[in-house]
Amino acid sequence: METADEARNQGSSVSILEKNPRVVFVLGGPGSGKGTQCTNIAKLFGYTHLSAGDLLRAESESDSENGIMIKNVMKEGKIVPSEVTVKLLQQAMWKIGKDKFLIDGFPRNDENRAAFENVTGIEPAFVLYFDCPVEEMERRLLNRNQAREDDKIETIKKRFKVFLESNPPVISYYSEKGKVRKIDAARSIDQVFESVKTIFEAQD
Ligand SMILES: Nc1ncnc2c1ncn2[C@@H]1O[C@H](COP(=O)(O)OP(=O)(O)O)[C@@H](O)[C@H]1O
Ligand SMILES: Nc1ccn([C@@H]2O[C@H](COP(=O)(O)OP(=O)(O)O)[C@@H](O)[C@H]2O)c(=O)n1
Repeated sequence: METADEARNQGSSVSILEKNPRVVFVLGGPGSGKGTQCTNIAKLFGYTHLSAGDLLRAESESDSENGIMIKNVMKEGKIVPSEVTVKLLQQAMWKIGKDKFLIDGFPRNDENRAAFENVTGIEPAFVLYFDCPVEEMERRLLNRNQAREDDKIETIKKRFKVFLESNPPVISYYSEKGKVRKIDAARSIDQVFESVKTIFEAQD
């Protein structure tokens, strides 16, 4: 995987990263409402929404050499190796060429976080963290109706376990930097968005 310096030396494809785009990471457990809120934030505040999970699902459906590996990891509710996910995010940022990104569902663990920083050289402006009890997230996922293979109860349980183990180090890291904006995500979509708006209005 290329570092920011190697990529810079290779010229044009990296131009978006030379502009140092503004990045907001959007975190929270499976079903906490990240995707739902990102759609609204993107519309109101002019961000481009990049979902790490959507990029991985698209890659798993392609003929890519990593397709089968990604499918198997997702089916187990585990985390895909960072080099794969960071490359997909970086490529998407280059291709889209905008300067404000919401990165949804990433970094999922400390390895994700360090890899993104090393490869892109980008620090997030802040981290939005949707805090929601597991029972509520489970109810939402079981009703999501997107025919996702990982929204079955066995995989949902595995995803919660991975989330509860892997997310705290990421939150601690950014808390120490004063970058975490925690939101009570157990409320209605509109109530959560009111809190989200207050944060973006103060930060933008
Ligand atoms: N605040 C909320 N209250 C009730 N249901 C919600 C809320 N936010 C999202 N949902 C629903 O819960 C499910 C999971 O939301 P989603 O945005 O896909 O979560 P995530 O991206 O964090 O996995 C979806 O069916 C969505 O419509
Ligand atoms: N940074 C990421 C994000 C998602 N994923 C994988 O993609 C799955 C779905 O993630 P998602 O963000 O689309 O959905 P939720 O689990 O948040 O509902 C995760 O359970 C992981 O298997 C990953 O490996 N690494």
